[in-house]
Amino acid sequence: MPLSRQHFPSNFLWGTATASFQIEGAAHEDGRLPSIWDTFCAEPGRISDGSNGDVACDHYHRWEQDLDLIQSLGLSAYRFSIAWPRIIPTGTGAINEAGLDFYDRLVDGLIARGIQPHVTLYHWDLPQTLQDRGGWENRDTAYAFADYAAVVAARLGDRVKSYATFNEPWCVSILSNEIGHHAPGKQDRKAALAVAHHLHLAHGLALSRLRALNLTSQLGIVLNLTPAYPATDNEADRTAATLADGKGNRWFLDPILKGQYPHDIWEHYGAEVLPNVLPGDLELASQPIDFLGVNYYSRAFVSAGGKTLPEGTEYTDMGWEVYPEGLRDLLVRLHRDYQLPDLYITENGAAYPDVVSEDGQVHDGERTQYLQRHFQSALDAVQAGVPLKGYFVWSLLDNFEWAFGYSKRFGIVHVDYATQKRTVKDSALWLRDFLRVPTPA
Ligand SMILES: N#[N+]C[C@@H]1[C@@H](O)[C@H](O)[C@@H](O)[C@@H]2O[C@H]12
Repeated sequence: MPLSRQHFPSNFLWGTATASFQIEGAAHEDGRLPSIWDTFCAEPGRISDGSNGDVACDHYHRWEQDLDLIQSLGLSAYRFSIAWPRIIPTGTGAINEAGLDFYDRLVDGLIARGIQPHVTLYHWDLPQTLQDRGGWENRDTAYAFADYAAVVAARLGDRVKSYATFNEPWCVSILSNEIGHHAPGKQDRKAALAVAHHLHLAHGLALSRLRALNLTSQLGIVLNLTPAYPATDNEADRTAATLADGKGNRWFLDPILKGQYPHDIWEHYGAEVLPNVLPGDLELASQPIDFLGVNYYSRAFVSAGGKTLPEGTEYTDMGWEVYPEGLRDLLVRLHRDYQLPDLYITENGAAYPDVVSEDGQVHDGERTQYLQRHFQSALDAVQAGVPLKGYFVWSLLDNFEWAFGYSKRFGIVHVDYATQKRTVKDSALWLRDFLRVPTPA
Protein backbone atom coordinates (compact mmCIF):
# COMPACT_ATOMS: atom_id res chain seq x y z
CA MET A 1 0.00 0.00 0.00
CA PRO A 2 1.54 3.36 -0.99
CA LEU A 3 2.39 5.73 1.82
CA SER A 4 -0.80 7.19 3.21
CA ARG A 5 -1.64 9.53 6.07
CA GLN A 6 -3.41 6.52 7.54
CA HIS A 7 -0.01 5.02 8.27
CA PHE A 8 0.51 7.91 10.72
CA PRO A 9 -1.23 8.30 14.08
CA SER A 10 -4.74 9.62 13.53
CA ASN A 11 -3.93 12.81 15.47
CA PHE A 12 -0.69 13.50 13.58
CA LEU A 13 -0.72 17.17 12.61
CA TRP A 14 -0.15 18.17 8.96
CA GLY A 15 0.61 21.79 8.22
CA THR A 16 2.57 24.28 6.21
CA ALA A 17 4.81 27.17 7.22
CA THR A 18 5.88 30.68 6.27
CA ALA A 19 7.57 33.68 7.88
CA SER A 20 6.57 37.34 8.09
CA PHE A 21 9.43 39.00 6.22
CA GLN A 22 9.38 36.35 3.51
CA ILE A 23 5.74 36.74 2.47
CA GLU A 24 4.00 39.79 3.96
CA GLY A 25 5.31 42.79 2.02
CA ALA A 26 3.56 46.01 3.17
CA ALA A 27 6.92 46.97 4.63
CA HIS A 28 5.88 50.59 5.26
CA GLU A 29 2.21 50.12 6.12
CA ASP A 30 0.15 50.47 9.28
CA GLY A 31 2.99 51.61 11.47
CA ARG A 32 5.63 48.99 10.64
CA LEU A 33 9.17 50.32 10.92
CA PRO A 34 12.32 48.85 9.33
CA SER A 35 13.84 45.57 10.46
CA ILE A 36 17.45 44.52 10.10
CA TRP A 37 16.44 42.70 6.92
CA ASP A 38 15.09 45.89 5.34
CA THR A 39 18.48 47.43 6.10
CA PHE A 40 20.39 44.36 4.88
CA CYS A 41 18.48 44.29 1.57
CA ALA A 42 19.43 47.92 0.98
CA GLU A 43 23.16 47.11 1.24
CA PRO A 44 24.48 46.47 -2.29
CA GLY A 45 25.50 42.89 -2.96
CA ARG A 46 23.83 41.34 0.08
CA ILE A 47 20.88 39.84 -1.83
CA SER A 48 21.77 37.83 -4.95
CA ASP A 49 19.01 39.34 -7.12
CA GLY A 50 19.07 42.76 -5.47
CA SER A 51 15.51 42.33 -4.18
CA ASN A 52 13.86 43.11 -0.84
CA GLY A 53 10.75 42.39 1.21
CA ASP A 54 8.82 45.56 0.35
CA VAL A 55 6.15 43.59 -1.56
CA ALA A 56 7.17 39.89 -1.36
CA CYS A 57 3.97 37.82 -1.79
CA ASP A 58 1.78 40.77 -0.74
CA HIS A 59 0.37 38.44 1.89
CA TYR A 60 -0.47 41.41 4.10
CA HIS A 61 -3.26 42.24 1.62
CA ARG A 62 -3.93 38.75 0.22
CA TRP A 63 -3.97 36.77 3.47
CA GLU A 64 -7.59 35.67 3.07
CA GLN A 65 -6.96 34.02 -0.30
CA ASP A 66 -3.82 32.43 1.10
CA LEU A 67 -5.75 30.97 4.03
CA ASP A 68 -8.31 29.68 1.53
CA LEU A 69 -5.45 27.92 -0.27
CA ILE A 70 -4.34 26.22 2.96
CA GLN A 71 -7.89 25.10 3.61
CA SER A 72 -8.32 23.84 0.03
CA LEU A 73 -5.32 21.53 0.48
CA GLY A 74 -6.80 19.93 3.58
CA LEU A 75 -3.97 21.09 5.84
CA SER A 76 -5.01 21.44 9.48
CA ALA A 77 -2.25 23.72 10.77
CA TYR A 78 -0.39 26.82 9.67
CA ARG A 79 2.92 28.01 11.14
CA PHE A 80 3.62 31.69 10.60
CA SER A 81 5.73 34.34 12.30
CA ILE A 82 4.87 37.66 13.89
CA ALA A 83 6.81 40.72 12.72
CA TRP A 84 8.17 42.46 15.82
CA PRO A 85 8.55 45.70 13.76
CA ARG A 86 4.75 45.71 13.33
CA ILE A 87 3.98 45.13 17.02
CA ILE A 88 6.53 47.33 18.82
CA PRO A 89 8.07 49.17 15.85
CA THR A 90 10.94 50.74 17.80
CA GLY A 91 11.65 47.45 19.56
CA THR A 92 10.70 48.71 22.99
CA GLY A 93 8.00 51.06 24.23
CA ALA A 94 4.90 51.98 22.25
CA ILE A 95 2.68 49.18 20.99
CA ASN A 96 1.30 49.50 17.46
CA GLU A 97 -2.31 48.29 17.72
CA ALA A 98 -2.68 48.13 13.93
CA GLY A 99 0.07 45.51 13.88
CA LEU A 100 -1.64 43.42 16.53
CA ASP A 101 -4.95 43.83 14.68
CA PHE A 102 -3.48 42.23 11.53
CA TYR A 103 -2.44 39.07 13.36
CA ASP A 104 -5.71 39.04 15.31
CA ARG A 105 -7.59 38.88 12.00
CA LEU A 106 -5.19 36.27 10.66
CA VAL A 107 -5.65 34.01 13.69
CA ASP A 108 -9.43 34.36 13.60
CA GLY A 109 -9.38 33.69 9.85
CA LEU A 110 -7.45 30.47 10.40
CA ILE A 111 -9.77 29.30 13.15
CA ALA A 112 -12.80 30.09 11.00
CA ARG A 113 -11.33 27.77 8.35
CA GLY A 114 -10.61 24.98 10.83
CA ILE A 115 -6.85 25.56 10.65
CA GLN A 116 -4.73 25.62 13.83
CA PRO A 117 -2.57 28.78 14.21
CA HIS A 118 1.03 28.07 15.25
CA VAL A 119 3.08 31.18 15.93
CA THR A 120 6.79 31.83 15.72
CA LEU A 121 7.54 34.97 17.71
CA TYR A 122 10.91 35.66 16.05
CA HIS A 123 11.78 34.65 12.51
CA TRP A 124 14.72 37.04 12.03
CA ASP A 125 13.11 40.47 11.50
CA LEU A 126 14.58 42.37 14.45
CA PRO A 127 13.53 46.05 14.68
CA GLN A 128 16.42 48.07 13.29
CA THR A 129 16.26 50.46 16.25
CA LEU A 130 17.35 47.58 18.49
CA GLN A 131 20.19 46.72 16.14
CA ASP A 132 21.26 50.35 16.42
CA ARG A 133 21.63 49.64 20.16
CA GLY A 134 23.72 46.48 19.61
CA GLY A 135 21.00 44.08 18.56
CA TRP A 136 21.28 40.55 19.95
CA GLU A 137 24.85 41.24 21.05
CA ASN A 138 23.29 43.51 23.67
CA ARG A 139 21.85 41.53 26.58
CA ASP A 140 19.08 44.15 26.91
CA THR A 141 17.56 42.85 23.67
CA ALA A 142 16.70 39.61 25.43
CA TYR A 143 14.57 41.54 27.90
CA ALA A 144 12.98 43.56 25.10
CA PHE A 145 12.07 40.29 23.37
CA ALA A 146 10.33 38.98 26.50
CA ASP A 147 8.27 42.19 26.69
CA TYR A 148 7.34 41.86 22.99
CA ALA A 149 6.45 38.18 23.38
CA ALA A 150 4.16 38.96 26.30
CA VAL A 151 2.37 41.66 24.29
CA VAL A 152 1.70 39.25 21.42
CA ALA A 153 0.56 36.38 23.63
CA ALA A 154 -1.66 38.66 25.71
CA ARG A 155 -3.51 39.66 22.54
CA LEU A 156 -3.63 36.34 20.66
CA GLY A 157 -3.93 34.17 23.75
CA ASP A 158 -4.70 30.51 23.47
CA ARG A 159 -6.43 30.86 20.16
CA VAL A 160 -2.85 30.09 19.11
CA LYS A 161 -2.09 26.39 19.53
CA SER A 162 1.65 26.86 20.00
CA TYR A 163 4.15 29.66 20.44
CA ALA A 164 7.76 29.11 19.40
CA THR A 165 10.09 31.75 20.79
CA PHE A 166 12.72 31.53 18.04
CA ASN A 167 13.23 30.14 14.60
CA GLU A 168 16.71 28.71 14.05
CA PRO A 169 18.99 30.39 16.63
CA TRP A 170 21.97 29.00 14.66
CA CYS A 171 20.99 31.19 11.71
CA VAL A 172 20.35 34.23 13.91
CA SER A 173 23.75 33.86 15.60
CA ILE A 174 26.32 31.97 13.50
CA LEU A 175 25.02 32.44 9.94
CA SER A 176 24.29 36.13 10.62
CA ASN A 177 27.22 37.17 12.83
CA GLU A 178 30.10 34.75 12.19
CA ILE A 179 29.59 33.65 8.58
CA GLY A 180 27.86 36.92 7.70
CA HIS A 181 25.46 35.71 4.98
CA HIS A 182 22.37 36.96 6.84
CA ALA A 183 21.46 40.22 8.55
CA PRO A 184 23.22 42.08 10.09
CA GLY A 185 26.09 40.48 8.12
CA LYS A 186 28.90 40.48 10.70
CA GLN A 187 31.90 38.12 10.67
CA ASP A 188 32.85 37.95 14.32
CA ARG A 189 32.74 34.66 16.24
CA LYS A 190 32.75 36.35 19.67
CA ALA A 191 29.77 38.46 18.61
CA ALA A 192 28.01 35.37 17.21
CA LEU A 193 28.41 33.41 20.45
CA ALA A 194 27.19 36.38 22.47
CA VAL A 195 24.13 36.53 20.20
CA ALA A 196 23.52 32.79 20.65
CA HIS A 197 23.67 33.12 24.41
CA HIS A 198 21.32 36.10 24.47
CA LEU A 199 18.88 34.14 22.32
CA HIS A 200 18.98 31.31 24.85
CA LEU A 201 18.43 33.84 27.64
CA ALA A 202 15.61 35.53 25.70
CA HIS A 203 13.96 32.16 25.13
CA GLY A 204 13.93 31.57 28.89
CA LEU A 205 12.75 35.06 29.77
CA ALA A 206 9.92 34.84 27.26
CA LEU A 207 8.92 31.36 28.44
CA SER A 208 8.55 32.72 31.98
CA ARG A 209 6.36 35.59 30.77
CA LEU A 210 4.18 33.33 28.64
CA ARG A 211 3.83 30.73 31.39
CA ALA A 212 2.57 33.51 33.66
CA LEU A 213 -0.32 34.07 31.24
CA ASN A 214 -1.59 30.54 31.96
CA LEU A 215 -2.23 29.80 28.32
CA THR A 216 -3.29 26.39 27.08
CA SER A 217 -0.94 26.92 24.10
CA GLN A 218 2.16 24.74 23.82
CA LEU A 219 5.41 26.68 24.30
CA GLY A 220 8.68 25.77 22.65
CA ILE A 221 11.45 26.68 20.22
CA VAL A 222 12.42 25.76 16.65
CA LEU A 223 15.97 24.59 15.91
CA ASN A 224 17.51 23.86 12.54
CA LEU A 225 19.40 20.62 13.02
CA THR A 226 21.76 19.05 10.50
CA PRO A 227 23.03 15.55 11.30
CA ALA A 228 26.74 15.27 10.51
CA TYR A 229 28.04 12.11 8.82
CA PRO A 230 31.80 11.43 8.51
CA ALA A 231 32.81 10.78 4.90
CA THR A 232 34.86 7.78 6.00
CA ASP A 233 35.43 5.90 9.23
CA ASN A 234 38.85 7.38 9.73
CA GLU A 235 39.52 9.33 12.89
CA ALA A 236 39.99 12.71 11.19
CA ASP A 237 36.56 12.51 9.54
CA ARG A 238 34.87 11.25 12.69
CA THR A 239 36.43 14.05 14.72
CA ALA A 240 35.39 16.63 12.13
CA ALA A 241 31.82 15.30 12.13
CA THR A 242 31.64 15.43 15.93
CA LEU A 243 32.84 19.04 15.82
CA ALA A 244 30.28 19.95 13.15
CA ASP A 245 27.52 18.32 15.18
CA GLY A 246 28.66 20.10 18.32
CA LYS A 247 28.89 23.56 16.77
CA GLY A 248 25.74 23.26 14.67
CA ASN A 249 23.43 21.18 16.82
CA ARG A 250 24.51 20.60 20.43
CA TRP A 251 25.48 24.25 21.03
CA PHE A 252 21.76 25.01 20.68
CA LEU A 253 20.16 21.78 21.90
CA ASP A 254 22.09 21.45 25.15
CA PRO A 255 21.39 24.88 26.72
CA ILE A 256 17.67 24.43 26.01
CA LEU A 257 17.29 20.76 26.94
CA LYS A 258 20.20 20.19 29.36
CA GLY A 259 20.89 23.66 30.81
CA GLN A 260 24.56 23.61 29.76
CA TYR A 261 26.83 24.27 26.81
CA PRO A 262 28.55 21.18 25.40
CA HIS A 263 31.93 20.94 27.16
CA ASP A 264 33.87 19.75 24.11
CA ILE A 265 32.76 22.74 22.04
CA TRP A 266 33.17 25.17 24.95
CA GLU A 267 36.80 24.05 25.11
CA HIS A 268 37.14 24.10 21.32
CA TYR A 269 36.04 27.72 21.08
CA GLY A 270 38.35 28.95 23.83
CA ALA A 271 38.08 31.78 26.32
CA GLU A 272 38.67 34.57 23.80
CA VAL A 273 35.27 34.16 22.14
CA LEU A 274 33.10 32.49 24.78
CA PRO A 275 29.93 34.30 25.89
CA ASN A 276 29.44 35.91 29.28
CA VAL A 277 27.08 33.46 31.00
CA LEU A 278 25.62 34.99 34.16
CA PRO A 279 24.34 32.94 37.10
CA GLY A 280 20.78 31.79 36.39
CA ASP A 281 20.96 32.27 32.61
CA LEU A 282 21.04 28.59 31.75
CA GLU A 283 18.46 27.68 34.37
CA LEU A 284 16.14 30.19 32.65
CA ALA A 285 17.04 28.89 29.19
CA SER A 286 16.39 25.25 30.09
CA GLN A 287 12.95 25.64 31.61
CA PRO A 288 10.69 22.81 30.48
CA ILE A 289 9.18 23.26 27.02
CA ASP A 290 6.07 21.60 25.65
CA PHE A 291 7.51 21.00 22.18
CA LEU A 292 10.70 21.15 20.17
CA GLY A 293 10.38 22.20 16.54
CA VAL A 294 12.96 20.64 14.21
CA ASN A 295 13.74 22.17 10.83
CA TYR A 296 15.40 19.53 8.66
CA TYR A 297 16.62 19.98 5.10
CA SER A 298 19.64 17.79 4.61
CA ARG A 299 22.68 16.28 6.24
CA ALA A 300 26.28 17.41 6.51
CA PHE A 301 28.71 15.07 4.74
CA VAL A 302 31.92 15.82 6.63
CA SER A 303 35.36 15.07 5.25
CA ALA A 304 38.62 16.30 6.76
CA GLY A 305 40.32 15.42 3.48
CA GLY A 306 37.93 17.08 1.04
CA LYS A 307 36.18 13.88 -0.07
CA THR A 308 32.94 14.71 -1.92
CA LEU A 309 29.63 12.97 -2.36
CA PRO A 310 29.51 10.33 -5.09
CA GLU A 311 28.39 10.86 -8.68
CA GLY A 312 24.63 10.56 -8.98
CA THR A 313 23.87 12.23 -5.66
CA GLU A 314 20.61 14.19 -5.90
CA TYR A 315 20.59 17.87 -4.98
CA THR A 316 17.92 20.54 -4.63
CA ASP A 317 18.18 23.98 -6.22
CA MET A 318 19.94 25.16 -3.07
CA GLY A 319 22.72 22.64 -3.72
CA TRP A 320 21.60 20.61 -0.70
CA GLU A 321 21.84 16.84 -0.90
CA VAL A 322 18.49 15.07 -0.93
CA TYR A 323 18.96 12.74 2.05
CA PRO A 324 15.66 11.73 3.64
CA GLU A 325 17.30 9.06 5.77
CA GLY A 326 18.96 11.86 7.71
CA LEU A 327 15.60 12.94 9.06
CA ARG A 328 14.91 9.59 10.67
CA ASP A 329 18.47 9.28 11.94
CA LEU A 330 18.28 12.77 13.46
CA LEU A 331 14.96 12.20 15.22
CA VAL A 332 16.03 8.79 16.58
CA ARG A 333 19.26 10.34 17.88
CA LEU A 334 17.38 13.17 19.60
CA HIS A 335 15.10 10.60 21.21
CA ARG A 336 18.15 8.66 22.40
CA ASP A 337 20.22 11.57 23.69
CA TYR A 338 17.67 14.00 25.16
CA GLN A 339 14.65 14.07 27.41
CA LEU A 340 12.31 15.17 24.64
CA PRO A 341 8.98 16.97 24.77
CA ASP A 342 6.65 16.56 21.79
CA LEU A 343 8.57 16.91 18.53
CA TYR A 344 7.30 18.61 15.40
CA ILE A 345 9.03 18.82 12.05
CA THR A 346 8.41 22.54 11.75
CA GLU A 347 10.11 22.83 8.37
CA ASN A 348 11.00 20.39 5.65
CA GLY A 349 10.85 21.07 1.94
CA ALA A 350 12.92 21.80 -1.13
CA ALA A 351 13.69 24.48 -3.68
CA TYR A 352 13.46 23.57 -7.34
CA PRO A 353 13.52 25.83 -10.44
CA ASP A 354 9.75 25.68 -10.91
CA VAL A 355 8.06 27.18 -13.95
CA VAL A 356 4.43 27.50 -14.98
CA SER A 357 4.01 25.22 -18.00
CA GLU A 358 1.97 25.99 -21.11
CA ASP A 359 -0.92 24.09 -19.54
CA GLY A 360 -0.88 26.63 -16.71
CA GLN A 361 0.31 24.06 -14.18
CA VAL A 362 3.57 23.64 -12.26
CA HIS A 363 4.80 20.09 -12.68
CA ASP A 364 7.21 19.89 -9.74
CA GLY A 365 7.62 16.12 -9.65
CA GLU A 366 10.97 16.37 -7.84
CA ARG A 367 9.34 18.18 -4.94
CA THR A 368 6.57 15.60 -4.72
CA GLN A 369 9.19 12.85 -4.56
CA TYR A 370 11.18 14.82 -1.97
CA LEU A 371 8.11 15.14 0.23
CA GLN A 372 7.08 11.52 -0.19
CA ARG A 373 10.54 10.29 0.82
CA HIS A 374 10.72 12.59 3.84
CA PHE A 375 7.23 11.65 4.96
CA GLN A 376 8.36 8.02 4.88
CA SER A 377 11.40 8.90 6.95
CA ALA A 378 9.20 10.70 9.45
CA LEU A 379 6.99 7.63 9.66
CA ASP A 380 10.06 5.45 10.25
CA ALA A 381 10.89 7.71 13.22
CA VAL A 382 7.36 7.47 14.60
CA GLN A 383 7.52 3.69 14.30
CA ALA A 384 10.87 3.79 16.13
CA GLY A 385 9.10 5.39 19.09
CA VAL A 386 10.05 9.03 18.52
CA PRO A 387 7.39 11.38 19.98
CA LEU A 388 6.86 13.05 16.63
CA LYS A 389 3.48 14.80 16.56
CA GLY A 390 3.37 16.71 13.32
CA TYR A 391 4.98 17.93 10.14
CA PHE A 392 4.91 21.36 8.48
CA VAL A 393 5.88 21.65 4.82
CA TRP A 394 8.19 24.53 4.01
CA SER A 395 6.70 26.49 2.41
CA LEU A 396 3.11 27.36 1.51
CA LEU A 397 4.23 29.97 -1.02
CA ASP A 398 7.30 30.70 -3.07
CA ASN A 399 8.75 33.61 -1.13
CA PHE A 400 11.73 35.85 -0.32
CA GLU A 401 14.52 33.34 0.27
CA TRP A 402 16.77 35.63 2.30
CA ALA A 403 20.16 36.21 0.65
CA PHE A 404 18.87 34.41 -2.48
CA GLY A 405 16.01 36.86 -2.88
CA TYR A 406 13.26 35.45 -5.13
CA SER A 407 15.60 33.20 -7.09
CA LYS A 408 14.78 30.09 -5.06
CA ARG A 409 11.29 28.62 -4.98
CA PHE A 410 10.36 26.51 -1.92
CA GLY A 411 6.60 26.86 -2.21
CA ILE A 412 4.01 24.19 -2.87
CA VAL A 413 2.15 27.11 -4.38
CA HIS A 414 3.86 29.07 -7.16
CA VAL A 415 3.84 32.87 -6.96
CA ASP A 416 4.16 35.05 -10.04
CA TYR A 417 5.70 38.10 -8.37
CA ALA A 418 4.80 40.39 -11.28
CA THR A 419 1.08 39.62 -10.96
CA GLN A 420 0.91 37.98 -7.52
CA LYS A 421 -0.97 35.11 -9.17
CA ARG A 422 -0.89 31.95 -7.08
CA THR A 423 -0.70 28.58 -8.90
CA VAL A 424 -1.11 25.39 -6.87
CA LYS A 425 1.81 23.14 -7.85
CA ASP A 426 1.47 19.41 -8.56
CA SER A 427 3.20 18.72 -5.23
CA ALA A 428 0.38 20.52 -3.41
CA LEU A 429 -2.20 18.54 -5.36
CA TRP A 430 -0.40 15.34 -4.36
CA LEU A 431 -0.32 16.54 -0.74
CA ARG A 432 -4.04 17.27 -0.86
CA ASP A 433 -4.73 13.75 -2.08
CA PHE A 434 -2.34 12.29 0.49
CA LEU A 435 -4.28 14.07 3.23
CA ARG A 436 -7.68 12.97 1.97
CA VAL A 437 -8.66 10.06 4.15
CA PRO A 438 -11.06 7.84 2.23
CA THR A 439 -14.37 7.79 4.06
CA PRO A 440 -15.18 4.28 5.23
CA ALA A 441 -17.65 2.53 2.89
N1 LIG B 1 17.06 28.18 3.12
N2 LIG B 1 16.06 27.93 3.23
C1 LIG B 1 14.72 27.55 3.36
C2 LIG B 1 14.18 27.89 4.77
C3 LIG B 1 14.06 29.40 4.99
O1 LIG B 1 13.28 29.99 3.96
C4 LIG B 1 13.38 29.58 6.34
O2 LIG B 1 13.06 30.96 6.58
C5 LIG B 1 14.31 29.12 7.47
O3 LIG B 1 13.52 28.96 8.64
C6 LIG B 1 15.04 27.82 7.13
O4 LIG B 1 16.10 27.92 6.29
C7 LIG B 1 15.06 27.28 5.84
